[in-house]
Amino acid sequence: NDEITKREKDPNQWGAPGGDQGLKRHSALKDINTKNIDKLQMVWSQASGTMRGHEGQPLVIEDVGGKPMMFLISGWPNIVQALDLSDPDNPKQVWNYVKTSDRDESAVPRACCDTVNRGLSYSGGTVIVPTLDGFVIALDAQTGKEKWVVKHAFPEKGETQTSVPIIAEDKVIAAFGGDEFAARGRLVAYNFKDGSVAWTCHSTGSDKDVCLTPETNKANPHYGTAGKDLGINSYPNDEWKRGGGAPWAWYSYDPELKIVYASTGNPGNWSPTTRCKFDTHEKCNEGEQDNKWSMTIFARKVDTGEAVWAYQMTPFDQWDYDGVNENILVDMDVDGKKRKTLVHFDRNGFAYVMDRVDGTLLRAHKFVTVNWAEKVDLKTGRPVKVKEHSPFKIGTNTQACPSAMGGKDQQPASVDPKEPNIFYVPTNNWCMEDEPQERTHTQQGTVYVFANVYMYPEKPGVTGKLKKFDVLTGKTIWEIPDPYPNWSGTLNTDGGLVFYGSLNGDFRAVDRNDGKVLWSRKLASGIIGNPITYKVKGKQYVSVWSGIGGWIGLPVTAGLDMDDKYGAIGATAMAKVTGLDKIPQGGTLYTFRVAE
Ligand SMILES: O=C(O)c1cc(C(=O)O)c2c(n1)C(=O)C(=O)c1cc(C(=O)O)[nH]c1-2
Repeated sequence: NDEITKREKDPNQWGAPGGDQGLKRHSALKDINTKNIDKLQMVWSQASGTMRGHEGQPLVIEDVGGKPMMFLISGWPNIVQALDLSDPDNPKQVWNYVKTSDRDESAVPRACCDTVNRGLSYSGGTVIVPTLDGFVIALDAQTGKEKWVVKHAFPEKGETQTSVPIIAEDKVIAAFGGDEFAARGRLVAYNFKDGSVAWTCHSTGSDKDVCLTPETNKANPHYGTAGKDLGINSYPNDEWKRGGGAPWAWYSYDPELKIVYASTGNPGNWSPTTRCKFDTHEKCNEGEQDNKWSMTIFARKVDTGEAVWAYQMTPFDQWDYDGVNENILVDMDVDGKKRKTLVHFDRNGFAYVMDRVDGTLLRAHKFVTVNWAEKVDLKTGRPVKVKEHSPFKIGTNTQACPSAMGGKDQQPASVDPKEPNIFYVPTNNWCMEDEPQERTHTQQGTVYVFANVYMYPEKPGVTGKLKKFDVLTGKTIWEIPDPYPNWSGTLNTDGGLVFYGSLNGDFRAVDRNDGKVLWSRKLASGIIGNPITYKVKGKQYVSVWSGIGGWIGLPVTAGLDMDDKYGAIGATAMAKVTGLDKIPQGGTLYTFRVAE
């Protein structure tokens, strides 16, 4: 881990998926800045070799066998490329890799939200590769040859892998998605050297399965209805076995505390009454039927997986507000006390600030329009739900904001550690009508949703915003409205800039201070990737994927019927509103620098 920590202090490299292990997506480079941004131009591009959505980001490592290298991965079938950056304006492909043996095409229709991939990890001459059909693979960074291969997720059980594993100490931490396919989520640590399993911690099940100990319960200030085996008892019957909670998005690591932070998704199917033994919204929300530990941030010891604390954002989920968004680790003063904090912009529309050492909840401000809850009670840690906006009864249509895709989905925010309470946040501004349906089966690996959801813009013409947001005060400092939801992550730099992309393909650089768009270039396809920056041979570069897709892009990538109001968990309705279906597909990585 020392090697990774050292690399993240070197702004010339982009050594981990989020830039650093705390996922700050900040760069100290300032060769590209507010003064010369108008001279930024494209210098090279590389096709990914695939069509559908391109999320995540490449890695740039300064010294791989004496050469500066970039590593990139496409969506399914997950083509990995290694580029030699020795001539940084004209990189050369050194190797490419795609796993062809034992490939499981049945993963494709089981990826709820497109066949995306969020990147690679690197340490000590090894590249860690995740595939949609559930492999975790260690490749030799110089040759692209396999060092070890493990089968990690099983599509026949509804498990598909879109997330990027991280390397923490001598472990590779990985998980998968599948909450819409009756999967049971888990986080697994593999030994970096040989891929053997070090520990497995489930999101549901007995305390032993979840790696919760009596100490965790005692230590946790917001444990809620503390009790034994809530990962079983807070579901009716054996629903916990299909209880979802898959940690399918991002993982962060604090090398000083030696704690991994990973949070979990929705509790399986979207028809709430099937997940509660009582028959009223009120009774189901008294705490006994929280569907633990879905929608939960876990702080786990890297050595054993043991939970140091756990905090559930949305007990007894009624909206599909997966709790998986990135947990950003940054230190700040809160009410006069210096804290090691964790900041989490949840799908449910609240921005949580927690003490990452002990799980104390410090703030929970709304960062988009939220009507499903009045507030989060900072003492109990529980949201105060509004019944009128909480879908419950089968066949009854209920309005709620934000929509199922959340005030923000998996696309990551960024922060400059010098201004640790100020975040650059891509948001979605949608509401929904949600009508729970009868549950007709309990088969893992088969669509397991049972709700009709129709999402619509909160305000006509504005469905996405980039926000500069203060998590301590809950104030928006500036915002840039967009006709499209923001599905790309953000990068902020000491050049005074924020980079992000729009769904119709505009790649933008914004003045961090006042939110003015200083520069914009039209790329080939919509942008859902996360910009990175690096420096080779004295020149700073910025790279980003273009390639429309993700959940928002399904009408394009999966060719869904645009007139079907309730097609593929509601995605068709939004495309119809915004005209996204006009945007062409195709994965290309673009790289820019300032012209001389
Ligand atoms: O619950 C799950 O298992 C799961 C998995 C994924 C995924 O793996 O991409 C998404 C979601 N849920 C989801 O709810 C969601 O909004 C979503 C958006 C995206 C995307 O990449 O655009 N993936 C996913």
